[in-house]
Amino acid sequence: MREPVLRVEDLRAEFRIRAEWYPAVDGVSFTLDRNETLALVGESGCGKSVTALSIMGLVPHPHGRLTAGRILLDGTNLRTLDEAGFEALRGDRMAMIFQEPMTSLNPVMSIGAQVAESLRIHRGLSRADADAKALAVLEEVKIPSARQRFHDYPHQFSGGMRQRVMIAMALACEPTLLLADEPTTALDVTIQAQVLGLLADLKARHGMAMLFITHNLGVVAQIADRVAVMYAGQIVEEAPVREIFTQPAHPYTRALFSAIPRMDRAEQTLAAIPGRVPPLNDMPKGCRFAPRCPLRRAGCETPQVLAAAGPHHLARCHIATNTLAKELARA
Ligand SMILES: Nc1ncnc2c1ncn2[C@@H]1O[C@H](COP(=O)(O)OP(=O)(O)OP(=O)(O)O)[C@@H](O)[C@H]1O
Repeated sequence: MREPVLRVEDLRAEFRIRAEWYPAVDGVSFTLDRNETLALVGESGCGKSVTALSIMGLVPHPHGRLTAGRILLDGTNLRTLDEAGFEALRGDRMAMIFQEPMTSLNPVMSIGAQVAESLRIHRGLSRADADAKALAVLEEVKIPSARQRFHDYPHQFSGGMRQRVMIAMALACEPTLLLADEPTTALDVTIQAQVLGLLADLKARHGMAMLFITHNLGVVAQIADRVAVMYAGQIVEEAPVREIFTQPAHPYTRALFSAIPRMDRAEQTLAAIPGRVPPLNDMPKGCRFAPRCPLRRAGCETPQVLAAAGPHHLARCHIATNTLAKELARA
């Protein structure tokens, strides 16, 4: 069998709160194949962004650190890299896009020069060749009149167009892995749909693997092949996208996905669940969702493991994965 593009095994990322270290990502494992999109969903503070930042080597020092696990990108264990090693990979074999494009764009550099810069650094292209390729990439992400606008600055573009420029920068060197952290959240629904369509198209054309963090169920439905649901630093469920919508196994997923369907799917966000995500320094000893779980019962006071809830389906809940699954389905 072919090795996946990305294999994350038992990842643990911690932050220091006063003198103590606490895990924000605690034993996270998943794989991503070529031309596959895994959506990472969950409430705010569950560890989605820290998972992506860990892969990119961007967990902030000195109060953040990785303490366990392996992150294999095309077989290279990223945990063995120093900062120079990460700098060589970022923007080349892996790239990340964010909700706010200005976090990636330089306000005092023309958009053409920014896209070309990455090609000169990572591909060693001459200025002329880099400019030509940069223009082709800006056209590929459908910047209208890209040639005329090549020397324009980011502030001269709309939010949606800036997002496209950021995508162009991320994709210039044709990375095998794209990490996307809520890249369409700030856009209006029509522009969001266009950017998602563009990302899906580019992914298929370049065979990229994509990790897509979102709060939006419409976005999940539109872009994901598989979905991993995070809660309190752990993956609590993972399944093909269809099964997450039709047969969610974990009570947390069931609660999150219980928003009433609306005509305008792009507006659907995760449902609000009573109670709060536990803070890093006060995690429940057993199932981390138990204090908020309507189905809590004997057995929930012990730590839960990810177990099969179907052929390609994992859930971290003894109720969902044992003989009571049928009862859960009826609840
Ligand atoms: N730089 C940091 N210093 C200390 N704690 C942090 C830092 N970054 C994240 N955390 C903590 O790590 C946990 C996971 O945060 P993370 O940003 O990954 O959540 P998230 O699921 O991406 O949330 P959101 O959807 O709001 O982006 C949270 O408890 C958060 O407070």
